[in-house]
Amino acid sequence: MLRSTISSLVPRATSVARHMSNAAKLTTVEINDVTGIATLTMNRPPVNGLNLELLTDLNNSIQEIEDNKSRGLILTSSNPTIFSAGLDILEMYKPDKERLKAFWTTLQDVWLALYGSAVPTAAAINGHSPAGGCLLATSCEYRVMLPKFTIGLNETKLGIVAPKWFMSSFLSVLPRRVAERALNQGRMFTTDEALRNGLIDEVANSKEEALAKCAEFIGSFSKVNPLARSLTKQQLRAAELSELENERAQDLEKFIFFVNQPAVQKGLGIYLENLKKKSKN
Ligand SMILES: CCCC/C=C\CC(=O)SCCNC(=O)CCNC(=O)[C@H](O)C(C)(C)COP(=O)(O)OP(=O)(O)OC[C@H]1O[C@@H](n2cnc3c(N)ncnc32)[C@H](O)[C@@H]1OP(=O)(O)O
Repeated sequence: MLRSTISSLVPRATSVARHMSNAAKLTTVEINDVTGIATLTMNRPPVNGLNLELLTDLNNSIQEIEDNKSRGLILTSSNPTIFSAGLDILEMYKPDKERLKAFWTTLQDVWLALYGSAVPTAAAINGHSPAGGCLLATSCEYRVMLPKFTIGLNETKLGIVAPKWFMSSFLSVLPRRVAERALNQGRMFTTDEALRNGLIDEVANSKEEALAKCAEFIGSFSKVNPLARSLTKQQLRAAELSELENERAQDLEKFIFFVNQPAVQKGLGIYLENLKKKSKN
């Protein structure tokens, strides 16, 4: 009985999907008319780098999904090999002061909205997912990833430090010992390693399969009272959420101070240079 309820929630090729957002934006929201589940797709070529505009669209799309009382939210990417390359380093390298403020504030908004979302959330990780990409994935309640990609918080490799709330998301998924070592090492996990360590919940062989598995996870709540479920989730996540809510201004100040340090700017410059060299080869 449960299985048939769940499978009826899995998107089918024949189901009708309503597009809630238009293609001019960097995200699209598609609601499956059969399941009521919203698929939120990031679409900022070439690598879904999280810049101010993509973060703004993500924030608005999450809000739209909450307001429309969707049954759940699946986060994914339109890029076949990259979920998200994390924060757009160009936002932090030689930054404009006002834009940098808006950028970080919007990232805080996105995390608060996604980690604290009232609806069940899942990530269909259909490509590489470093740093900010990993933050988005670990803010969701369930993760399904395609083979042969990588995921992790690699900030120390860039000479930067992941803020406390990045670590909170990571720690909500991984055992403390594994998280501590991975954060210090800036470790990127392969799909297999991520599965073995619990950083992801399942592996799927195609994006369609990943979306179906995410929908199945969301469908597993069909017999649970939605208010009781969302209040339970929010209570479990309340400490991390209020920590950032109460320290938003200090967090922003710390970020701006840190990013503007000459040594950090130098490190980001070298990292960008190396990325560009690599992409030319
Ligand atoms: C106090 C501060 C706290 C901040 C906390 C968070 C940190 C972050 O999120 S920082 C971002 C960390 N991200 C990374 O380290 C990922 C870097 N990118 C990659 O490893 C690869 O690009 C990736 C595996 C995602 C994809 O590989 P490819 O498919 O081979 O693509 P290319 O490497 O050729 O990249 C194409 C193009 O995109 C540019 N690029 C890639 N990532 C970023 C990025 N994060 N920000 C800005 N630009 C990025 C790359 O330089 C290439 O540009 P062009 O040479 O101009 O084509």
